[in-house]
Amino acid sequence: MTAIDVTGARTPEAADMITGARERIDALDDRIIGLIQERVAVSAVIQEARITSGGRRVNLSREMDVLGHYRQALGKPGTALAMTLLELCRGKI
Ligand SMILES: O=C(O)C(=O)C[C@]1(C(=O)O)C=C[C@@H](O)C=C1
Repeated sequence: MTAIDVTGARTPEAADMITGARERIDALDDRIIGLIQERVAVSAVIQEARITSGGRRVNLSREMDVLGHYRQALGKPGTALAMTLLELCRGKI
């Protein structure tokens, strides 16, 4: 397949531009995934400390703050993103 086929562009110039931008997106996605893995690890430390102290894994009032933070920054889809992040960090509830 040519670059034009793979990108869906109709000119070589547009295909080159899209190929370069996709490389940047792939690099950004790698960084985002790394940050998510870091968030999962930090969240696990918090949950472990709370459970060891006799508390519960989940803290709903804090989760409301996290959801509000993402919604404020990203709008309604931000809430869905935050819910997915919370599920990654503490499992399904
Ligand atoms: O901040 C906490 O108390 C956490 O446990 C972290 C975290 C999170 O990943 O943001 C995870 C589980 C809790 O229900 C609330 C928030």
